[in-house]
Amino acid sequence: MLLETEGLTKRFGGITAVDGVDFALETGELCSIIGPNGAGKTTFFNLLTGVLEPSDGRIRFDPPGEGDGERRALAGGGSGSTDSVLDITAASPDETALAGIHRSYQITNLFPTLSVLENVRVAAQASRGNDSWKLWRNVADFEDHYAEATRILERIGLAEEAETVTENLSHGEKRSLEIGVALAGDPDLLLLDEPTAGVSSEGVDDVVALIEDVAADHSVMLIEHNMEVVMDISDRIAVLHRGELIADGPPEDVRGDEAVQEAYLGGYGREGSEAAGADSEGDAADRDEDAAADGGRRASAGGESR
Ligand SMILES: Nc1ncnc2c1ncn2[C@@H]1O[C@H](COP(=O)(O)OP(=O)(O)OP(=O)(O)O)[C@@H](O)[C@H]1O
Repeated sequence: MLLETEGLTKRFGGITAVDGVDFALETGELCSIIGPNGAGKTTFFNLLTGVLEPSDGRIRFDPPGEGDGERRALAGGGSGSTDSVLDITAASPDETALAGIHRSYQITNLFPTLSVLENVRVAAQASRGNDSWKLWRNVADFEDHYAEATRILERIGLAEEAETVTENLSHGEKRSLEIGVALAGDPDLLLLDEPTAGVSSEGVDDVVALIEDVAADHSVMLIEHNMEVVMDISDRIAVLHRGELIADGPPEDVRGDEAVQEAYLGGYGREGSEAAGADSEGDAADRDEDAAADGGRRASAGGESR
């Protein structure tokens, strides 16, 4: 077990956005979180990364690797921890990042006027703990971060754009760079919040290929509305509906689950039926590169809207 939640709950006034979720992720899994708009997916990610504090329940994280003592200490792994397992229920975003959980955001979260390389280098520097912020310049560290950033740009297919000012990238390239920035934190668990949102159909293929590549050596949780993508690349799918986990299993089981069909898929993947609830190729092709994340993506998922 890499990550586990027990009775995880978040209430906003009268709304229970995440409602008693028991969830576990094994190391190496790629698990997609799906559900209608407002189901609680982003809130779930916000709880796992310390952006929000739960109203109830617990979150435990057990990063692999024996050499993570410093990381654990930095992450404040003392309180409530047993053995190597960290209790990150009340951890801050910095602490969850130091523990090894990194994320990309639904809305681009890059420094637009910095170069592509600088965005990744700064993230690599920031993730190495307090030493990175010493007042004297450590040339060796700088070179390490630079080399690391260069390696990551190669991996995400943006090496040729290293010196490009980030705001000049295409929308799809920005989404890939977001994943690169998250990788610079050397994560054990990567949370990706709608990485294909607003990306053109050709761009989607590149982002999906990158997710698959990254998932080969990381554990990944993915919020995604494009059902073609979800069914294709997930080891497992967890379905949230009104904050509750209504299904959790391999894609073929989830696709056939009556409650999931009712709440979200609206006929998607049923034998003899067209993709009523999911993105079809045609819809995806119609999307403009810079379409605001909303339009096409929201239309791609069945179920209710807010
Ligand atoms: N900070 C907040 N304050 C009040 N209510 C919130 C807050 N954040 C989320 N909510 C509410 O919690 C519920 C779950 O929202 P959340 O954004 O987690 O859903 P989601 O599944 O990620 O939706 P989407 O697919 O549209 O991104 C919604 O009813 C939302 O309005």
